[in-house]
Amino acid sequence: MIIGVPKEIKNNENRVALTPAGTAEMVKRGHEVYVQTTAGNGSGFTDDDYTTAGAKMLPTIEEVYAIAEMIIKVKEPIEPEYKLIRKGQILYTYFHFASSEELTQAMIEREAICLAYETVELDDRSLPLLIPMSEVAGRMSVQEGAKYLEKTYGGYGVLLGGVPGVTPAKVLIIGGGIVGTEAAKMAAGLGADVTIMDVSLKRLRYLDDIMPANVKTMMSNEYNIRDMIQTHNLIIGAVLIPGAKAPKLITRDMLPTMRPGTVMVDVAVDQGGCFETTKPTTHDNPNFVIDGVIHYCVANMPGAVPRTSTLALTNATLPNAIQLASKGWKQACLDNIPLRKGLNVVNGKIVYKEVAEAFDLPYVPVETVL
Ligand SMILES: NC(=O)C1=CN([C@@H]2O[C@H](COP(=O)(O)OP(=O)(O)OC[C@H]3O[C@@H](n4cnc5c(N)ncnc54)[C@H](O)[C@@H]3O)[C@@H](O)[C@H]2O)C=CC1
Ligand SMILES: CC(=O)C(=O)O
Ligand SMILES: [Mg+2]
Repeated sequence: MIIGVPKEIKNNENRVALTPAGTAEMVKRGHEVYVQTTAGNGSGFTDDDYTTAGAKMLPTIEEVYAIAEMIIKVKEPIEPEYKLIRKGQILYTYFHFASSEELTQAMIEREAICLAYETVELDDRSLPLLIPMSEVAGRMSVQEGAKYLEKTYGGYGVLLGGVPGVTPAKVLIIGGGIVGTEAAKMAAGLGADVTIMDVSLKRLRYLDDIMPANVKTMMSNEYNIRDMIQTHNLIIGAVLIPGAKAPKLITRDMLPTMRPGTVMVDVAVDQGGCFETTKPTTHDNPNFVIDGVIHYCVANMPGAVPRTSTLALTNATLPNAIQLASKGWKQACLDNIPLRKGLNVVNGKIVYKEVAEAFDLPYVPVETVL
């Protein structure tokens, strides 16, 4: 198969979807790999690294899209890329469709085969292609939160761990999955007083068992959230209902009850965000303030640490990419049920129920397109 790897064009997105090592694996199996010039630079890979591994370099994004049967990307296509996508072309990348009707409509119109990393799902309901980036974003959410708690950034002016004689800062994490767990480990390691909320009692029981003593657990419900946000300095939004729009757990009316200088990091922003006041931001301009509450809502947090993130992401995405290239998307998705769950929009039809529901659009079961 002919594989294309474009350079990411989202703001400050320095990850790349295929490494030189991945290129060599593809070429070894007889596939042709075309990489856009400098696509790997932000992650520490030169054009020479790619050509040595067997790739051919193309100078423009237009040429990469024009030649490729399968595009391997990191972030969802954005407006300038829509017109480059061809009918029947495979797009293997993050999409987060439920947060963007515009993107959903564009992919329906282009009649592409959209395989979304974030909905590939194993039998145990884990999301193997989201996990590595959730690990990065969860860990980063605490370092970003700590930074914005500094007075210079408008924060409340507390050090997460406190010091002897001064109590630590309070961190509330809503959602105890991958992002929430990694955030809790980081915040706890810095000495903060941490509470994790989730709706799954089973998950809270597990977290209670494995977390250090400065991490407590609490059932997530509106009453508890309203109570806790009044006293917590850093609030991290980390909920997910796979494929669906995130529920709004902190609403506009709750903000005046919080202390000025409280920091809210909405990691769930890529699924629409779990705070009502969330708006997607970029690494260039990551935060905004409402009622004295600092919001950080960057939808591609891992893009800021591209070396770590590219290696972590491609460790997870490469095996499926090889199957897609070697078998074609239909056979690969017939043979591999977890990968099949990644199909969201195929030949102009929405085949992932939660995406159709998010916009009240027609849904067809994935089996009908295979
Ligand atoms: N902004 C960014 O750069 C990145 C964002 N993400 C996003 O972070 C979000 C979380 O991802 P993961 O941790 O991997 O998901 P996960 O599936 O591992 O965990 C989500 C958790 O939320 C819980 N939950 C669901 N509804 C809840 C509610 N009402 N209250 C409290 N908890 C609730 C679930 O029980 C589950 O434990 C996703 O939207 C993901 O796309 C992930 C990586 C990077
Ligand atoms: C998961 C995701 O949205 C990201 O890594 O940017
Ligand atoms: Mg994202």
